[in-house]
Parts: sequence; C-alpha cells; structure tokens
Amino acid sequence: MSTPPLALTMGDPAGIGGELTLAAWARLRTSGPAFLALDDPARLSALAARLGWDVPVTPVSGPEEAAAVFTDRLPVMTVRLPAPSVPGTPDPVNAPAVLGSIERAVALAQAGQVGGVVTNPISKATLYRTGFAFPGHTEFLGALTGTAEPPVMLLASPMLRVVPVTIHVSLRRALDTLTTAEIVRTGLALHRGLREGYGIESPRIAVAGLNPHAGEEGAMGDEEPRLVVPAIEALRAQGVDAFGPLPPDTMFTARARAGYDAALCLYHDQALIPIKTLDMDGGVNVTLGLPIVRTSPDHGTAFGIAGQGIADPGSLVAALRLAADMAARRFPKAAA
Ligand SMILES: NC(=O)C1=CN([C@@H]2O[C@H](COP(=O)(O)OP(=O)(O)OC[C@H]3O[C@@H](n4cnc5c(N)ncnc54)[C@H](O)[C@@H]3O)[C@@H](O)[C@H]2O)C=CC1
Ligand SMILES: NCC(=O)COP(=O)(O)O
Repeated sequence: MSTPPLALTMGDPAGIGGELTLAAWARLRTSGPAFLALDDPARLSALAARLGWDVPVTPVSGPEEAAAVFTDRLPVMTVRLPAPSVPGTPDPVNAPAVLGSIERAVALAQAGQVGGVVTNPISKATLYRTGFAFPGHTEFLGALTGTAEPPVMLLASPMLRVVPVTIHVSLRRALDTLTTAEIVRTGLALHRGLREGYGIESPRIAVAGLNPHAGEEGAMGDEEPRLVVPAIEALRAQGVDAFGPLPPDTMFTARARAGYDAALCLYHDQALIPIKTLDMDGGVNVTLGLPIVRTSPDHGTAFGIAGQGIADPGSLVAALRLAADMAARRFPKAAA
C-alpha cells in the first residue's frame, strides 16, 4: 500500500492560503509528499490564472484519485464557497465553507484515507463573528476528534521547539489561570509528543520562568516557587527530564537551545516570539494529543499581502513535510 496523501484545508479564502496551496503544489509535485486540497477548485484556478502561475487544478472524488494525479495536477476535493473571495477582505458568509473544509479533512483522517491534516490559516476574529466557539484550530480539532483532554500546541522548527501552556487568552488571563496542574499536564503531553512524533527517547524539556530573571529569588514575583518549581518536581517524579525555571530572556540563545529538545513556555508570546523571530518561514504548528496528525504553517492569514503572489510558502511546505514524517512514524504500515 502506498502512503496516503495529506488533506490540506482551505483556511480563510481572503487570506494567503490559496496562493500558498498553489505554490506548495509546484514545489512538491515531483518530490512529494502528495496532498489534496479541500477547497473551491474554481477559485483556485482563477487565482492561479490571475497570478500567471501554471498550476492545473483538477477536481477529484477522493484521496486515491488525488494521489494518482498529484504529479501533473493539483487535486481538489470540492468545498464550494457561498460568496466569491476577495483577497484581504474576509467575509463571514464563507465561514461554513472554511469550517466545512476542516471537518471533511478530519473525517478523512479518522477514516485513514489521508495521512494527516494540514490546515491553512483561518481568521479567528471572522469566525468568532459567526459564533465559532473555539479559540482556534487546536481546540476545534480536539472537539471534532473527541479528545479526553485539551490538545497542546507545539511550534517546531529545526532551530527550536516551543509549547505555550496558556494559549489564546489575554496576558492578564494567562497569568490568572496558570496552574501547576496545567504546566504538568502540558509538560507530559510534550514529553509524549516528542517521543511519539519525533522519536526522541528521553526528551530534555526546559521550563521557562514567568518573571524577569525567573523571579530573582522571589524579589520579582513568586510564581516560580509557587507554581513552576512544583510542576518541574512533579514532572521529574514522573520520569520527565524537565528542568528550570530558566530566565526567559536568555533561554533562547543558540547556546541555551543546544541544551534542550523543547521549551515549555508559560504564555503564547513567550513561546511564539522566539520561534517566529528565528524561523518564521520554516516554523510549523503541530497539535499534540490528537488521534490524527495535524500540522499548519506558523503564520496567519496575512490579509495585507493576500492575492499578490508574494507570500512565502516555506512554512506550509515545512508543515506538509512534517505531517508526512509524523504520519509515517505513527502509522508505519500505511507508509510501507
Ligand atoms: N493557524 C492559524 O490558523 C493562524 C491564524 N492566524 C490568524 O491570522 C490573522 C492575522 O494574524 P497576524 O497576527 O496579523 O499574523 P500573520 O502571520 O497573518 O501576519 C503577520 C505578518 O507576517 C506577514 N506574513 C505572514 N505570513 C507570511 C508569509 N507566508 N510570507 C510573507 N509574509 C508573511 C504578514 O504580511 C504580516 O506582516 C488573525 O486572524 C489570526 O487569528 C494567526 C496565526 C495562525
Ligand atoms: N498563534 C498561533 C495560532 O493562532 C494557531 O492557532 P490554531 O488555529 O492552530 O489553534
């Protein structure tokens, strides 16, 4: 049996997702991994024509047909848009198609018809206006696949892997809701994810402090002794090679990064600023704790440059490659 293709979602059709899908196909068509887009073939064809890109788009009935045509044509399983997409101007009317694309990709992955799901960026604010009740893909995918615990967001590049313990909440709320139990739960999920997804037998996990100088022995905040140190002790008691809390301002230097496999960070920007600064075009967002493989580019919809053909497809290409690697590691029989 040959490796099944990956499913690539539409993302917000007013964002850069469409042109990234076209560019990713051009880069991967001969080398793979193969993927099928869950998108509107007419809008992708029109976009390719407008950009002057030679990307033949073809509707397909399913993953098998997609794998057969991938070298010559970009295969698309049709998800019709209710309204024409205008680059840079998101339209909530298209939200059902955006979400439908994700739902269909997940169903294909759960049925074992695709190796994993790769998502193009959605506009969270646009979806919230239509009543979307999840902070982002990560939590939506947890609900779609019925995970017992909330999934965990890992951002990964060859230079750095980071996980934020709190994700899409205000900084104030992140501080108010940070608990030892949540640090431990996230650390355990990271430990498992590094073993299963990356084959790292005994992952070294650096835990960030919250305050300047990791609290300066309590003079600049007490969260380190009160929340973080007990979490590290609990993780170590469960066999996880966790250490810290490290001063956040120096833990991302090249020297410091050489000492760990992933950094466990306490809030969104503590994790995402270093990785996007180091490797915006190579960073990949991976969801840990799902029964399926899911990756995505590390960036968003980039409405300001959408439709111009100048968006860098590097992060999406890296996301597709990583999803294929993870699928092969998780489902070796399907990849044989
Ligand atoms: N996985 C997802 O679905 C994600 C969605 N978003 C959503 O994206 C929307 C916009 O978020 P922002 O914070 O503005 O971040 P953004 O990543 O969309 O844009 C930030 C800056 O990076 C540039 N940029 C982004 N991707 C690029 C690429 N591939 N090539 C060249 N330049 C690129 C943009 O032009 C902009 O200057 C928000 O609604 C947010 O929720 C953000 C991150 C991830
Ligand atoms: N800042 C990362 C991000 O927004 C990705 O979120 P998700 O949609 O993958 O949950």
